[in-house]
Amino acid sequence: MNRIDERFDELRRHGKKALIPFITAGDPDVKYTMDAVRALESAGADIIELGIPYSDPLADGPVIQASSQRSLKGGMNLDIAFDMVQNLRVNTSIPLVFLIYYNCIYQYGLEKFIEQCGKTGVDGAIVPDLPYEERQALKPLLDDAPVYFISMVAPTSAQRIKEIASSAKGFLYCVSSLGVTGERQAFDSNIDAFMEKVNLYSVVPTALGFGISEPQHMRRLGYLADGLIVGSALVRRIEQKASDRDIYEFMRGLRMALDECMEQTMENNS
Ligand SMILES: O=P(O)(O)OC[C@@H](O)[C@@H](O)c1c[nH]c2ccccc12
Repeated sequence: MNRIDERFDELRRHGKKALIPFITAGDPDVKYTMDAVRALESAGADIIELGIPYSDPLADGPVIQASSQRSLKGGMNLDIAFDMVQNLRVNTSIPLVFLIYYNCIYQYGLEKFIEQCGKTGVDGAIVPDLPYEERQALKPLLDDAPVYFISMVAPTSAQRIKEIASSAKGFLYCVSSLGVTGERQAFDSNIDAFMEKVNLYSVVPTALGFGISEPQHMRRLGYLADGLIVGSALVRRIEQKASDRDIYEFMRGLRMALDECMEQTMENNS
């Protein structure tokens, strides 16, 4: 069984939601990332997204773009990222998901990429520039892979939501709002209706991302999905040279807000 499925099963049994932080692998270096993964895990993260830096990251806002640049400058590449995962796997079984642009996979070779994910312990891959339609051509390879290729839906996906959601694996990445990644103050009120639709059709747990950055957002959005994703808010702290302790504290604050919001929902329902 994939570690992602195991984790969501466990969360469901405990009535909890997944907290999914994103960091760029190798920003500013591999050692920092490895320490950050441990800090995030001990603060209560459930799944960790590791960004593979790319020179032309079209879906990324300025904060994550800058972090990609720092990581590339440090010499990060896919081989080093796989080595890093192999080293992390010596003492953690937290689900790890790569956020990777298709061009990087293409250059590396899709079959080799899948094989290395299986060997080193990468449980999922989010490929923001691989549209659902194009994935169909790769289906035979992706379907048998030990690594889940995570599907994404956005409020614009309208008629496609049903199709995408009903064939997803691991979890379904729900994009809260259009545009690029980055911290936000407020969320569109349509988000409730969007998530209602997604939850209706999804055969796997849903995770909501884009703009989520504060404890208050955990409370506002926690009940809409099975998990929440936080990227730029964390990456900005890393840019400001956050210590392990800072990373731990920030994640802990989000964890507590998310758990509180679930306890309240459960009390209201009982
Ligand atoms: O940074 P935000 O707004 O918190 O959004 C999450 C996001 O960073 C992460 O999942 C991500 C990083 N790069 C991406 C590219 C496309 C989709 C998603 C991502």
